[in-house]
Amino acid sequence: MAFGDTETQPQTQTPEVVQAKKHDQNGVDKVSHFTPTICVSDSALKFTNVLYNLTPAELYEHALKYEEGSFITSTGALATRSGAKTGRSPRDKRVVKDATTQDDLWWGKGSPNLEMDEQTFMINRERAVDYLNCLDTVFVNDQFLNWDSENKIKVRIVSARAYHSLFMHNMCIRPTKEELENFGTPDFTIYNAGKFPCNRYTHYMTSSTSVDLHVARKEMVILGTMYAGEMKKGLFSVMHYLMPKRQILSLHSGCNIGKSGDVALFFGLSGTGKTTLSTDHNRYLIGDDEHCWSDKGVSNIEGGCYAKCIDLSREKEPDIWNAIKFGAVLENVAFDDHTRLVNYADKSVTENTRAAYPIEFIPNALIPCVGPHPKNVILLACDAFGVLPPVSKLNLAQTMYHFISGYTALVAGTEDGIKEPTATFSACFGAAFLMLHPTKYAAMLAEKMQIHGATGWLVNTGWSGGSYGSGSRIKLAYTRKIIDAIHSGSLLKTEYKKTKVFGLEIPSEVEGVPSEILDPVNTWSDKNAYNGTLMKLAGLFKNNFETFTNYKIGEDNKLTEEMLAAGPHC
Ligand SMILES: Nc1ncnc2c1ncn2[C@@H]1O[C@H](COP(=O)(O)OP(=O)(O)OP(=O)(O)O)[C@@H](O)[C@H]1O
Ligand SMILES: O=C([O-])CC(=O)C(=O)O
Ligand SMILES: [Ca+2]
Ligand SMILES: [Mn+2]
Repeated sequence: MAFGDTETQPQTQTPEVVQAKKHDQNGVDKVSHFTPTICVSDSALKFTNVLYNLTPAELYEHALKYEEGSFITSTGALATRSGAKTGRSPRDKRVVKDATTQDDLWWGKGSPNLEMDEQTFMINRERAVDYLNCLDTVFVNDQFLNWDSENKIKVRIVSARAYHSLFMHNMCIRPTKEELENFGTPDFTIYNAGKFPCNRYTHYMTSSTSVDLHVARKEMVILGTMYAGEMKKGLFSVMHYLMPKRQILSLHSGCNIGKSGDVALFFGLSGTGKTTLSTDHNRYLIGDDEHCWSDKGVSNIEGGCYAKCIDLSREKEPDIWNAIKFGAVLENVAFDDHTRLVNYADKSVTENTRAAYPIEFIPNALIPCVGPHPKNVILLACDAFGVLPPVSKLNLAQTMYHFISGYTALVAGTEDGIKEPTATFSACFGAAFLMLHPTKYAAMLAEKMQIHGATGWLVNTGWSGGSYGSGSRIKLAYTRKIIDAIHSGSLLKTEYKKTKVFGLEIPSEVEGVPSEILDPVNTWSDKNAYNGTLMKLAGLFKNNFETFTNYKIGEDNKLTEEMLAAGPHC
């Protein structure tokens, strides 16, 4: 059978579909049949076996047999390689500009949505579909997004690799047998051709990678990258379009809930601690990366977690460590040839090593992954300049200022000697996934925080005692104590003082954290260097915010004015 009717929406056809190869006692291939409704194309070159919603065990067998670089690690995870691309390719992400999207979407400066036309999309789509049709087998996953049962989205992922199928099996919500039988037509489909490139001579293409979204067709095409995060984050972009249309806010955040029912959101750019800090032994995990906030409360979009593994330690992150077992996908890690023990310190393939596992691999995950309205909204920044306080309490205007700024400063590779931290500003802590203008999401967040009385916090999970090179990263144990004090409410009761340039309210004490580190100035031996670095960072914030000064948030101008005043003064 084949995919991808280029003219029409999916038709009802009942081609023979091979669900999985089974072996009888004599080792002879037996085939089981299943017939999902999948469209047929004129571009079909031959019939392809569709491996439909295989189980992890079946996908392991496939990966180990046919996919180079696949191994079982000592704890039973499937180690895989994503090839040349070990991270997302944001400069290759395109969205079709048409009647549906031209007025609705965020285009132009700062927007992640590079435009393409319908014709080019169809060329890339045909290319992906033709490639998939040429393979002996393709994988199809039919799954769900969003634990909010009224706003569930049905997704279909067509891919070339067992690795991709297992990744999505883990990351999306897994249907029950009955749900799968009644799945019907998907709301959104991804055609992932993996390593097969786009043609650089095709209009709009600037490399051999292209990740293309067509909102009206409800389709995404991936060419020239095997990095599995493109599928996860591609669907997240789709949710950033669909959910706001239903007055639901989509969030690049982790989320957990305490025993007394208090919900916390953790916003932050990649590597700032969403997964690490939302995975908390004392609380129930709702999700680590993508959520919705509706009139009913919060819901996780996904069915799994995607944790960074670089320098992962059993002692500091036991729950994540233990989740890396049979069924988990481990990307681009190095391991011993014989013992298959993973060396998490090894960056030889990439610094962005990852584990993808179903959320129920975390023992205190809350299933279904939904909760009431958040009480705390925690903005995480990994400040490699070392001048932001480890924790500050924010008023609503400051929360909006920092949410729209979306600051972090990580240090990339450490191999080529000490490098200057580079500031990254990414609106709503996830500009790469936004479909509408950032102020739309910010206005929704402000309204929800106001209605439900949530408190905003800024937590620096980055450097203390100096910038990268002289200071060091704040101990995870201290950050956890800070987060504990936010959850328990004890941090609301302590005394605060206001910092000069950023006007941040910093507490005088936090249980379990040395008080002198709470004001970063105390931790720098060179006070001039501290002041200089602080002013430098303030300048970067101001520059970045200039593009947003002309936008209004909410109905009246009050919050906009307060927000503009809530940034650094220098
Ligand atoms: N003080 C700290 N607070 C939080 N994380 C820390 C701290 N010190 C070191 N780390 C490390 O920083 C990394 C945080 O990565 P994490 O996976 O939580 O990022 P993330 O925000 O979920 O990013 P992404 O959106 O890319 O998944 C982990 O490797 C963690 O061990
Ligand atoms: O999308 C990815 O590849 C990883 C991730 O969570 C992020 O970058 O926010
Ligand atoms: Ca994460
Ligand atoms: Mn993320």
